[in-house]
Amino acid sequence: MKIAILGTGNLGLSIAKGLIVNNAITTLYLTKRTIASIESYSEYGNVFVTTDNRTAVEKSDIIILAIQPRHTELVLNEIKDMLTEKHVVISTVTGFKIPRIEAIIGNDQFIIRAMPNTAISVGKSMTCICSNEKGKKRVNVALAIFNRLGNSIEIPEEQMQAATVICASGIAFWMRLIRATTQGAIQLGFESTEALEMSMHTCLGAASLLVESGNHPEQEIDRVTTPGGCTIEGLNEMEHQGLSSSLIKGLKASFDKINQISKS
Ligand SMILES: NC(=O)C1=CN([C@@H]2O[C@H](COP(=O)(O)OP(=O)(O)OC[C@H]3O[C@@H](n4cnc5c(N)ncnc54)[C@H](O)[C@@H]3O)[C@@H](O)[C@H]2O)C=CC1
Ligand SMILES: O=C(O)[C@@H]1CCC=N1
Repeated sequence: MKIAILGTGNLGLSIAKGLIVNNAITTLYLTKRTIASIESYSEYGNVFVTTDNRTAVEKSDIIILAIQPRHTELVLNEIKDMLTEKHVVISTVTGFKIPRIEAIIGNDQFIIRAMPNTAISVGKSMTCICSNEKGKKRVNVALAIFNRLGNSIEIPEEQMQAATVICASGIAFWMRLIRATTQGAIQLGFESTEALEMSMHTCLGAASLLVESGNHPEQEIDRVTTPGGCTIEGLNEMEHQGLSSSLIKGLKASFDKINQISKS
């Protein structure tokens, strides 16, 4: 695949790493306004680093937009006359809806919106995608790309904001839970490196149990909670302190904020 990433910042670079590590490219163009910090990527075979978005589009078939929402109109205007039938435009820009993209580049383009997360750099992103009418014919191409870099599902565009909170912001939320567990483990006497290893691998194990068994979390909790034992004691105390409630309220606050940002 000939892929261009326009805007190689935090997310763009994570996608680039995932594509390179997973051997998912024929050529890869990476663009950024100032390229010093990503120049070393041109040492990989078939990876080209440039400030020139138009050349990147010309040389590629799949165009991944990973720029901030406030720069998106400018970049779409810059590249719109370069787009042909070979191109698929995949936008990861938060809150920049398909009708807004179509208003700039036209509705006769293959347009996909994708919401990956930074775990794409290690091939473990949960990515949600949707498309415009014409883009429906290229959804399978997008799913194929993102399935090589983790898991992906197609959802209606109306759910993209919620998916951003759960999957993209979700990385930060889970990191905080892992950090809190690490702090708890240190308080219980473990060295910080041991505490982190124990926390993250237990988290990975919990997620893997669900992925591989298809079970509901409560089924797995039932297997761990010995009646009158320490697990249910800890769980109930966490719930008395509002664990589930604070998580749900945080997700709702994040969702309200994303809706507010997308309106402005
Ligand atoms: N960071 C994350 O976990 C996620 C971010 N997103 C979305 O992805 C987009 C990018 O986010 P980040 O990577 O965090 O932002 P960032 O600010 O780290 O990266 C944006 C990059 O675009 C470059 N840029 C700006 N104007 C440009 C232009 N005219 N031509 C080429 N490059 C240009 C900047 O130099 C910067 O490196 C945002 O719209 C964000 O909402 C979506 C999912 C997850
Ligand atoms: O925090 C944000 O607004 C963006 C969207 C999801 C991840 N980063």
